[in-house]
Amino acid sequence: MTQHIAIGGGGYIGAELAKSLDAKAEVTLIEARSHFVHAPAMIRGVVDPALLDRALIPYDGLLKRGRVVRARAASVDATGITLEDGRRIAADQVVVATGSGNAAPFKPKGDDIAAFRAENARVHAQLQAAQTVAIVGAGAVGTELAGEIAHAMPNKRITLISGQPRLFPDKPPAFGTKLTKKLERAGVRLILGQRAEGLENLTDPHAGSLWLADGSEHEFDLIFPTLGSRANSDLLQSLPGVQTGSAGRIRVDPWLRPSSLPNVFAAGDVADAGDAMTIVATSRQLPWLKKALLSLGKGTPLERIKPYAPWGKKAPLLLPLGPRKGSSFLGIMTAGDFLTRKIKGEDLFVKKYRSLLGQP
Ligand SMILES: Cc1cc2nc3c(=O)[nH]c(=O)nc-3n(C[C@H](O)[C@H](O)[C@H](O)COP(=O)(O)OP(=O)(O)OC[C@H]3O[C@@H](n4cnc5c(N)ncnc54)[C@H](O)[C@@H]3O)c2cc1C
Repeated sequence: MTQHIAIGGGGYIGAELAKSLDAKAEVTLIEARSHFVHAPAMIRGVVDPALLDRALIPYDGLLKRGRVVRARAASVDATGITLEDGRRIAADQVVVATGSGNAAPFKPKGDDIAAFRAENARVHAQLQAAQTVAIVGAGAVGTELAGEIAHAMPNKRITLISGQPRLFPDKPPAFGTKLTKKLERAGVRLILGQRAEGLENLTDPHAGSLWLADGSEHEFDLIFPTLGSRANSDLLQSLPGVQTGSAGRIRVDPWLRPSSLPNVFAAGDVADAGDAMTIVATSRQLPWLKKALLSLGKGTPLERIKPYAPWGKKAPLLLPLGPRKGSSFLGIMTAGDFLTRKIKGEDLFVKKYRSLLGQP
């Protein structure tokens, strides 16, 4: 009997899982957008909008046997997924991989890719016209954005502001220290250990003033809020026993199940499986999920399958500051410009994801 697997959401975990199961099961991937959004390239896309031509990737070449249904999933139960238009996708196992949203122009606000491109063009024009730029939040997105702008537009006065006393406090100190020095050398001013107040909103770049804890007021032509992702967890909220954790993520059991339904799984950013909200995390969840789903298809009870083990502190972090410089934490060591450039900075994995989606 053919095993039918329905996956809601075709981001990093959903698209790659669908492809990896395509030859072995009957897979239906439900995805609301026409194009895969390769998020890491959207940071450089702010200074180089042409990059979006390659980093927004159509879904039509992803699967050979299975199908990608362009629709919004409305609800999930033990026998499949119901779409917003009322259609029903029946399945033996369901995986919810609806991911997360972030500020414009890093991830689309809705499903319309043309609107996302228009938003990117608008922010690019604002950036070109700006002399003073603030980036509020120095996680990976904010720090990379500072590096990209400093590289491509060296005449801007860039300020990177974070409430944390140093960059990446959860990584070995050398990692943050090296990034700080590289950014300062590129002319970026870092204000660390002070929260910025006065953001008009958390989702759109805008002009305005910020107030720091020391009482000082700073005016900027353009302020980018880069304060992190928020999970798209609506699809899971009505399942029995669901618990919501931080950033709207849904807690999962050691077999990546978000509820008491034994055959409904959640993975990627929407699931709080003990990993950070990263593609790096989905790369670890993917082989586990593939194995677990195929074992279930052969009749193995899930409890006999080894539980999922998250990355923990060893999760790598590759942090380019433009196409040439950067630093990386590779689990046991840190690496500098050369490796960061070769692994990520030059191409930002665009070729990898185009190839995954069957595009030249
Ligand atoms: C600017 C930026 C840069 C980043 N760079 C890196 C990086 O370099 N390295 C790294 O490890 N991480 C990076 N991340 C984090 C990374 O993008 C996320 O961890 C990743 O996107 C999570 O993948 P996902 O598959 O869980 O969800 P997503 O990629 O968010 O995909 C979810 C998909 O589900 C679809 N969807 C949602 N709801 C529905 C529904 N109801 N019905 C149908 N479809 C639906 C969406 O349209 C979307 O395509 C970055 C994040 C941002 C914002």
